[in-house]
Amino acid sequence: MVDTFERLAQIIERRKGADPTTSYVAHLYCKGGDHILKKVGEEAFETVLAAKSGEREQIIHETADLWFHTLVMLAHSNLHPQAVLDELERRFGTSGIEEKAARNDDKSASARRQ
Ligand SMILES: N=c1c2ncn([C@@H]3O[C@H](COP(=O)(O)OP(=O)(O)OP(=O)(O)O)[C@@H](O)[C@H]3O)c2ncn1[C@@H]1O[C@H](COP(=O)(O)O)[C@@H](O)[C@H]1O
Repeated sequence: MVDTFERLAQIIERRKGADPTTSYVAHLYCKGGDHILKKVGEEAFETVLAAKSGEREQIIHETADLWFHTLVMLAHSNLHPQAVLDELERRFGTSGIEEKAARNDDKSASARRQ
């Protein structure tokens, strides 16, 4: 699974400076950061609609589009997907409920100091 991200990240990186008339990734880079973010937003919305529809093939297709455009967004931000995978690794064993409570405690302490 991780190997797929790695392969795709390498291809996406190599597309920097490629011909936008023959490469969709290069076309996205040429359109710029705002366009890439717009595509991520659109694909996220389409993924939500697919999940609501409950159609398996649609969910897989739209999630693949979302992950792909997210990888382009990371590359455009000069980030490798490994950084995100490392963050997910770091979170193993930490409940989301506990993490949120710790964040709220930090906010309260900071508000009291001000
Ligand atoms: N995984 C993908 C991938 N997933 C989705 N897409 C493209 O993403 C686009 C999303 O479709 P939309 O209908 O939302 O967008 P659109 O209207 O076609 O495009 P816009 O004008 O709105 O940007 C389609 O053109 C898909 O073909 C992808 N394009 C490329 N890849 C990978 O990237 C590699 C490099 O691609 P190129 O840069 O095109 O060589 C490919 O070999 C693939 O491995």
